[in-house]
Amino acid sequence: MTRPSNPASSLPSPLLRLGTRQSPLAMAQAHETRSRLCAAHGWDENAVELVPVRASGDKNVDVPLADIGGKALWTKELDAWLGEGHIDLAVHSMKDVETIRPPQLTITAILPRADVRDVLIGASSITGIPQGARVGTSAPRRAAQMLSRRPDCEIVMFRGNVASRLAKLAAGEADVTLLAAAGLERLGRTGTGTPLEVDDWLPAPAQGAIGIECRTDDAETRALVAAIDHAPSHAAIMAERALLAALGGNCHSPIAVLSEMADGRMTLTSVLYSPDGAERVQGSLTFDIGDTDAPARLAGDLLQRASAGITAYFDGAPGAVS
Ligand SMILES: NCc1[nH]cc(CCC(=O)O)c1CC(=O)O
Repeated sequence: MTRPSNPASSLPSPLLRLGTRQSPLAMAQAHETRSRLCAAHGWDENAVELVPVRASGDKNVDVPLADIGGKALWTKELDAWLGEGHIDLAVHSMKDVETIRPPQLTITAILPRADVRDVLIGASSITGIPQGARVGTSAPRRAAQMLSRRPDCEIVMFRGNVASRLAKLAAGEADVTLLAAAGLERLGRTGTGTPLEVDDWLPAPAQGAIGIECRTDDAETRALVAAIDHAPSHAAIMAERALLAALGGNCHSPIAVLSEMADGRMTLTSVLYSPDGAERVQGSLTFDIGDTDAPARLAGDLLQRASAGITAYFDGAPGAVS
């Protein structure tokens, strides 16, 4: 086995230190990233050391994410470890990564995107959910989507990792819940629940995508990590994130979006909601891959047509609460 030397590290082995959160889902994503890196470069697995970093978002699971500091809770510690050189790369669920990143860090690779769909657990369809059922979720998007379709339902707080949410459901704390198919798949729970088709129920921005971040000035690691980038997934994730950024969306913002490719062109389809699901605005735009202004044009169109009950939750809108 030949390994390029790593002058950044005093140790000859491992070659790269991969930082990850400690949840079972994050660890599964870290293992997938390590496997892909080692396969791409012909390394054995010892070349990449997994470094679990405890995220503050994992410490307090009883209050909504938006109330305790938002998505930064998932990335703050990893950002610091990466910025300070304790790790060489950080692996993220791109859905949990804020649109504004520290300039000294660069999203270097996006792995092939997994199943983008949400899965409904506890009922076989949205219309099949019993009248007045309790829906366990803390995601503003999932709550708004459900209330938009089923205003009779009651939303109950459901944070925690995938296994603990399934345990809460099994314990009767809610009648149904929604989880990402990608997360269930990565945890070996394929077959749990009913996937909701995207023409009926759009996912969150960047759902199902694993991203790898490096220090911007670490050209050597960036080149190694770039080898496992999946260009179509990368383009899709960047378009969805660009839309979210142009909307001024954050973790309070009920937004669903999906990017799809057909005939060499990209289509972004998005729905914005008021938190109670009573108001919604939908739009879609088809554009050439190189047209990096297109997501902002769609954002402008959506915000212009959105009611005040929606725009209050998007900082890109005039009069938004922030
Ligand atoms: N917010 C938690 C989170 N972040 C990423 C995933 C799933 C995996 C993914 O979408 O990449 C999940 C769990 C869920 O929403 O069910």
